[in-house]
Amino acid sequence: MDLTKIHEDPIGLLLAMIAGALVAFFLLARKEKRPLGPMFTLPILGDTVALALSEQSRFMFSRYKKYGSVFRLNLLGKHMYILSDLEALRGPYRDEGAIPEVPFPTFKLLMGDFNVAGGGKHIHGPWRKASLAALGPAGLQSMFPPVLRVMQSHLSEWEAAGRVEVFQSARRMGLELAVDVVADVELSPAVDRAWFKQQAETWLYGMWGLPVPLPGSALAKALAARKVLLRVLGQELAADHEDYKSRWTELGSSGAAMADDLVAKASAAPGAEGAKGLGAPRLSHVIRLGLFGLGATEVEHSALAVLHAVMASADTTRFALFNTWALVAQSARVQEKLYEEQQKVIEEFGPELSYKAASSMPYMDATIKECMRLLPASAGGPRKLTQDLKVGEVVLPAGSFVWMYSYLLHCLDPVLWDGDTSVDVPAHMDWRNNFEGAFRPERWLSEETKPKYYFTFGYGNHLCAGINLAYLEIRTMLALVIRKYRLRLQTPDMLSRARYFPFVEPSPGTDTVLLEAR
Ligand code: HEM
Repeated sequence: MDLTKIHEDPIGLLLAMIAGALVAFFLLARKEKRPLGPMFTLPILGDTVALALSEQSRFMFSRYKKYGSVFRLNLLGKHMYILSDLEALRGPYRDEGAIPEVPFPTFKLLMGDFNVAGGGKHIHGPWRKASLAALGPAGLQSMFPPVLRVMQSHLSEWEAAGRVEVFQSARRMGLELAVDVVADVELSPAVDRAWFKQQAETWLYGMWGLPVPLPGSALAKALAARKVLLRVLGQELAADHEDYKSRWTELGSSGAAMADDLVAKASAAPGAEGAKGLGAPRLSHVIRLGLFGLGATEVEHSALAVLHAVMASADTTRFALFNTWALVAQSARVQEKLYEEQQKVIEEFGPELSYKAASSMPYMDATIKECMRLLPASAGGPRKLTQDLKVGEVVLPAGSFVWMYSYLLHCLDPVLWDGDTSVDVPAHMDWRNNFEGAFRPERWLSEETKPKYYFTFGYGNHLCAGINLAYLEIRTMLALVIRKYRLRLQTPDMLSRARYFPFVEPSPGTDTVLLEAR
């Protein structure tokens, strides 16, 4: 076997890992006492393979049944404690005795070693305040026209083909929304925008490869793309960076003062459709604030802030778009109800889809939440304990990682789950065997039936700042399509054949959605 080419040979790599694992097993097996999970898992792969092959809800629920409300997994080479005891989780997710940290080395290699979310109140506080301003109603209103443009251009392509390869389309849409709307990247004519997006896509894709930058691997390509992107952005942003930095210095290098300044200046400027006093700060300026707060004030850091904005929004949005399509395309019933609602919206607001119209669709909102409950676009973010955490009889030591895993919590929803542990997965999460019963947007429309656990966008102090933008994007896409078409999966069991970790990925050739004109 040629070891220099092992990254091109997944079977060889797997065999090498198994060999390594067996050696490790004999060395470690006798030392290990009974942990809160299987005694032994393969290095790097750990429980990752099992999780990828099973649905995440099913897998997590089976471990919950076996080990209870705290159990350990080895994900991508890291030990993680999956916790479902909400009382115990409350502290860590409010930054008490824990900080947000992504433990996967790939993430740090691609994003840089800057933990703004875990930087403490004085850094995270102003950054979050300004982020919420950028992504609040004024920001959303000004982002709506470019969101609509992106969606309409995709719809035109789909209409011409009469079908959508929805997994690939969602990937392109997520990237375009991230670059053109969220990070709002301005490039001079000397830089080819399509080339820039291609580089950004290569960089993003590295996140999902093996965490070893072997030559030719996804990670090695991503690191090369990162270098190029930072160089180009550094040149493009040079003047803007100098202005920002001198204002930062004038304000005494204070994150709080800079956040107030960004918000005040933006709210005095004209906002969407020229409305005075409705402006919102630019998200890339806001994200930059976090890095400046950590002392990263060079032009390359301003460039990196743009990449951070892309990372926060591209793949998350992509998975949300795909998962929503996948579920809605399976339900003629939900599509009819969405269509009826669109007829009412057109009656009230006219045929053009406006921001106001897009904000007046309760059944659509319920549908999106239901999709994100049943098939979350994110499992949530882990926390690193800075002090011991007691969970029932178990004490998790400082330094451990704990994770409030959305899929599992959604299984255990006190409104929807009757406590039955004899099943493989609770009925309200079982889209495979109980689609009609599990996928019910209506449950969000009444206080009695409304789910209590909904953690796709996180929880506590770091709840997703972009949640309303994500909803707006999905709403816009669905409204445009549902008004004109019925959707049908060409491969009805696309989801059953998919891979599930780290995200839902259909088998090649199964992701076609057919558009049938109304
Ligand atoms: C459907 C799409 C999205 C999903 C599922 C999602 C999910 C999440 C989750 C789970 C967190 C919490 C992470 C943690 O607790 O460690 C988070 C945080 C965050 N998200 Fe999103 N996100 C989405 C879209 C977006 C978009 C479009 C933006 C726009 C920039 C965004 C910006 C952020 C920011 C800034 C934070 C950090 C908040 C903080 O630490 O205070 N997200 N997101």
